Amino acid sequence: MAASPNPAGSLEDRISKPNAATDATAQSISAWEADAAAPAEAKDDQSGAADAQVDGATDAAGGSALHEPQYAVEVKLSDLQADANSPLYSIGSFEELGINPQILKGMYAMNFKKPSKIQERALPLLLSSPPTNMIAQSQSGTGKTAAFVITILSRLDYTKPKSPQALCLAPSRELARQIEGVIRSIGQFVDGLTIQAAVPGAVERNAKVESMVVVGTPGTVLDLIKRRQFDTSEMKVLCLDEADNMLDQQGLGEQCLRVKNALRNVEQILLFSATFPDAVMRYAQQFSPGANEIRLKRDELTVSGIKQMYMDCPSDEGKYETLAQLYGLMTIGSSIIFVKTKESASRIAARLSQDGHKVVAIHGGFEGADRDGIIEDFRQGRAKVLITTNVLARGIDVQSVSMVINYDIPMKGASDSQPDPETYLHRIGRTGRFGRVGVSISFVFDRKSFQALSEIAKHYNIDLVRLDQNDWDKTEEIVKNVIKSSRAGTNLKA
Ligand SMILES: Nc1ncnc2c1ncn2[C@@H]1O[C@H](COP(=O)(O)OP(=O)(O)OP(=O)(O)O)[C@@H](O)[C@H]1O
Repeated sequence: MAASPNPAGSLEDRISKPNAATDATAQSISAWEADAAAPAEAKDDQSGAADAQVDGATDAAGGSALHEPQYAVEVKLSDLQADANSPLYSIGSFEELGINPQILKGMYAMNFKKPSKIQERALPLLLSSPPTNMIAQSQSGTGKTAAFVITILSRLDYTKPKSPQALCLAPSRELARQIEGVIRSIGQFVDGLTIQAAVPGAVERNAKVESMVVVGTPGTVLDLIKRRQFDTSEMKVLCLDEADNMLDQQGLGEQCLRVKNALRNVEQILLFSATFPDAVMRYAQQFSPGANEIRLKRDELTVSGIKQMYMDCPSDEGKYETLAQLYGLMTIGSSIIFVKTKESASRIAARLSQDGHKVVAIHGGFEGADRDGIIEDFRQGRAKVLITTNVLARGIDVQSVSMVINYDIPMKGASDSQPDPETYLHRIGRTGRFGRVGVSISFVFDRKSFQALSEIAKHYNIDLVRLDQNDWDKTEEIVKNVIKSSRAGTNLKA
């Protein structure tokens, strides 16, 4: 790959007064490479799961390994689950958690051998009697879904197959459908289980919702309740996945509250997310009163298997050129490109296609049925590069995703004035799932984008590796080394 000149000079040159986090990021390639060169045992608490994958062959610390980071070709899940610093760590087994044998059978069929930390900590509290509310936080890709799905399946009265008894809400139709799939998989040996989705277009007008478990998006569920298609009188469990987003977002929060108020007999309210900013947490505690809480500190939130990098692009337009140059690396595994608006998602997808690259796009402007088809193509590997907006930033679990690109740095607040660290974390969390490794590359091009990314790095106390626009060979090598081990990670060995 040819070197790309950066006529405007590096971003540091163009920013007169970089802040402290900027300085840290500028130096961090060597810091990261040194980390890759160190023996796994010597690493600090933050190193966790993925660093255990660093190849022992790099024990010539400080030698050529600095320039040639190497990775083990095989990720051993059992090693990760035995590492007390890993979010996948557990001491016990699923059997010891008192899970019903039919549910256990489904989990073993999914090749779940041992619980992750959140599963081991949350399940005894979730399954105890009488039912108690729960607010649970755990890093992206660490198995929160199974924790609430096992709870839901354990609470149902199987003599009432037509009575809706558990409702799970998610912020997007894709995530709701995904959760529905996980319930079907974990519940595949549970006799009499009935499940249905309540996303736009899934329930015909005038048809009744008559399944024990309902998974949906808040607007559709509220409509169904209002139109008396959905009887909630027997509803016992309410679960909000991506709860901080659901309770915080304008519109969604109001809808969730109205759904909750319609569930007169609910016994257990479960709120799950990788992030719970303080302001939302206070509201969450009112929404789920008296809840047991499992929380993380801010510097525990990032997953060490995700190698976080950034590229200093010459201009806003120059981001496209950089993206096109990265295309070859994107298709080694699967990749997701996050952009700010629906329009730019469509525009960039069209331009990449015109330039001969195969990409698909999903955003809120597409019809539901089209969205279902595209995400399925992406899950099955028929499409390897997906361009999307924040609509898919959360929850989507596609294990082959080895690269996430933040084409636009996530921003929030009136007129996008503030960096959005939570959305950043969820976006990059689409890779590095359950002990796998992956790469995130964030594009910056001006003072605002650079400072926003620097603030996000500071927020999580992380270093970002700078990839050099002017040295594509090196960039390619660094990224390939991670992705190669990520591909091995798609065949996790227990
Ligand atoms: N105990 C387990 N053993 C092996 N794999 C597991 C286990 N629990 C969950 N998984 C797998 O890990 C992946 C990530 O799980 P899940 O989607 O529940 O993550 P999450 O914590 O909800 O992440 P996010 O915050 O991004 O939504 C899934 O592919 C799931 O099948």
